Amino acid sequence: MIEVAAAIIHNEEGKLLIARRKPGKAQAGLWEFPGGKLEEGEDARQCLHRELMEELNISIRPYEAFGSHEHDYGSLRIRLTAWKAEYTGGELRMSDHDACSWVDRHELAEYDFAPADLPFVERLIKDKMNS
Ligand SMILES: Nc1nc2c([nH]c(=O)n2[C@H]2C[C@H](O)[C@@H](COP(=O)(O)OP(=O)(O)OP(=O)(O)O)O2)c(=O)[nH]1
Repeated sequence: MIEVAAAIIHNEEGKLLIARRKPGKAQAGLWEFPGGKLEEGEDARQCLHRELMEELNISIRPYEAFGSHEHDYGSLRIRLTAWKAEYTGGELRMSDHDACSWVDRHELAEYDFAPADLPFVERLIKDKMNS
């Protein structure tokens, strides 16, 4: 089981940051909430600070656990843990993605997400009154 953390990041306008995995990566071409695999000794929040700086050059403040579940990709089984996070600075620069976008919650349905993200996407669309 691989432990993966993902950040549901909002900006001041309440838009959410999503990113598309670039060719060559697992789940290439699919959209995700950015994050990555936990390294030894890290918790999800520490992992998210590191990954968002490494992959997108931004700083965030994870402030609330959103949910966690297991997903079986056949050859790979992951536990995906999502945290809500606030965007706190930095200019977006992509290294592991080939597209990214700030979107309203109701627009999430228009993007093709990695299968493990779908329960989060559904909840975010339903709970659109909560930030
Ligand atoms: N980061 C992230 N990964 C996700 C999400 N949904 C999902 O199925 N995954 C999968 C894709 C990968 O199999 C795994 C995370 O790997 P990764 O490639 O993002 O992690 P990493 O940067 O630490 O790893 P690496 O490329 O350096 O090996 O979890 C998601 O929303 N965010």
